[in-house]
Amino acid sequence: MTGETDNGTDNERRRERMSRRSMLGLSGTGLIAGAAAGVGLDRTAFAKEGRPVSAEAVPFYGAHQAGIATPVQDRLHFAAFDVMTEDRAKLVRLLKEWTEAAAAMTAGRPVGDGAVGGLSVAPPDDTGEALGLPASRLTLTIGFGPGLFEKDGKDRFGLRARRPAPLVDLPHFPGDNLDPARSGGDIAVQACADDPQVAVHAIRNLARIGFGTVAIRWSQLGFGKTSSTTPDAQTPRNLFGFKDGTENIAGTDADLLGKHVWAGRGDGAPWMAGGSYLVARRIRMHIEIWDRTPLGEQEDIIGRDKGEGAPAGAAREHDPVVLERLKRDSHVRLAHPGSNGGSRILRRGYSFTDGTDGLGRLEAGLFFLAYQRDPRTGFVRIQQSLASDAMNEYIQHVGSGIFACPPGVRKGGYWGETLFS
Ligand SMILES: C=CC1=C(C)c2cc3[nH]c(cc4nc(cc5[nH]c(cc1n2)c(C)c5CCC(=O)O)C(CCC(=O)O)=C4C)c(C)c3C=C
Ligand SMILES: [Fe+2]
Repeated sequence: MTGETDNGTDNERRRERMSRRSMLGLSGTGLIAGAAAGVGLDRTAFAKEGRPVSAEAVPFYGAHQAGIATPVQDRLHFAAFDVMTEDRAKLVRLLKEWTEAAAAMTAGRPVGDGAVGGLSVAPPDDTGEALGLPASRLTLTIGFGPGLFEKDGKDRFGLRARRPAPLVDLPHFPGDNLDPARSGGDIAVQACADDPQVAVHAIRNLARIGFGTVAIRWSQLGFGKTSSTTPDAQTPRNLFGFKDGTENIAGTDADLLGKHVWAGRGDGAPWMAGGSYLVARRIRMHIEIWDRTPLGEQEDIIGRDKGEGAPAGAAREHDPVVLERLKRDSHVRLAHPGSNGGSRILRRGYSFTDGTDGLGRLEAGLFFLAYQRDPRTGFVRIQQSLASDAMNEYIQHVGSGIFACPPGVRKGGYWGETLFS
C-alpha cells in the first residue's frame, strides 16, 4: 500500500495485476496459468457434483452484514486487531482492500490474483490453503471497537463525535477476571464457516493484507456452535452437556430482529442503521468440577433438564418457561426476558478448548458472542442480573470485547463506508 490516495492505490493495484497478466500471456504455459490464476481461480470449481449444503456461498452484499442472522456455521475464527496507523486515508484504503478480499473469499474465490500461477518473484496474493475448498458458507463480519473512536484521549481518525452511545465501555462485572491480552481491540472480524480451514484462511489473509496498518491483538478459534438461529434445527449442546440456544432469536424472525438486534436510524448514530452491536466474552468453564456435580444439581443450576432441554416443571424443550418453577438462582430464570424488562439478545457463541492450564485441567469454555441493538439494555442488563447465577461457581469471564458492527455493504461500497463517508 504505497499510493497516496485511495484511488491512487486502486490504480496501482490494477496496473500491477494487468502487468502480471500480460507477462503471463507471453508464453503458452503462462496462458494456461493465467487462465487459472489471473482471472481468479474459483475454489468451488473443485467441488464435486451434488455438493453438501455447507459448500454454498452466503451473499456478502446486503442491508445487514452476513454472520449475524445467518444460520450459525460449525466453526469460528475470531480476531481482534489493533490499528497501528494514525493515517485515516490509510485505514480507509485497508477497509476497501479488505472488502474486496472478503467478497471474494465468501464467494469461494481466492484473494486477488490467487495463490498460484503468478510471478515467481513475488509472493502470491492468496496464501493458498483454501484452494480446492468450497465456500463452506463463510461469512466475515466486521465490528469497530471503542479505540477506533478515541484512544488514550486521542481522536486518531476524527471519529470521536461519531461514536455511538450504545458502544459503551463495558462495566466491571462481579467475578470478572479479564486478561487485557485477550480483551479489547479497535477492529474485530468474525469469520464463521462450516470448514475450519476456510475460516482460518480468511482471517490469515485479512491479517496479511493489513500488515503495517493493523496487527492482531488476540484471536479465538471455536467449534461446536453453542447457539442456533434456526429453531427448526436440533439445538446444539455446550460443554456442560446442555442444549444451548433454545430460546434464541431466530434469524428468520424479522420482528424480533428489528426490535432487539438491528440498530435503527433514531438510535443516536444514523451511520449504524441496519448494523448491530457485538459483545464477545471468553468464558472459561470449569468442566472438571461440573463433571463431579450431581445431575439434579446441574439441572437446577441451568433451570432445564439435561436430556430434553425442557424448562423446570415442563415436559418439552419448547414449552414456555414459567419463571416461578425455576430456582431463584438458576441461569435461565435470571437470563430470561421476564427477569430483565423484556431484554433479548441474539446469541451466536462457540465452544473452545485451548490445551491445558498447567494444573491438569482443560482450558475449555464458551466463546460467547451476542448481537443486540443496544448493549446497555442487552448484554449489560442481563449480565448484571446474572450476578447471582448459581452457574458462576463453574465459570469465569476471562476475555471481553465490544464492537459496533456497521450495516451491510452495498455493491461497490466498502466495510465502514457509512462511518467514514
Ligand atoms: C449475559 C448473557 C449470557 C451469558 C454470559 C451466558 C453464559 C452462559 N450460558 C450458558 C448456558 C445456557 N444459557 C441458556 C440460556 C440463556 N442464556 C442467556 C444469556 C447468557 N448466557 C440467555 C438470554 C438465555 C435464554 C434465557 C431464556 O430466554 O429462557 C441455556 C438454556 C437454553 C437456552 O435457552 O439457550 C443454557 C444451557 C453457559 C454454559 C454460559 C457460560 C459459559
Ligand atoms: Fe446462557
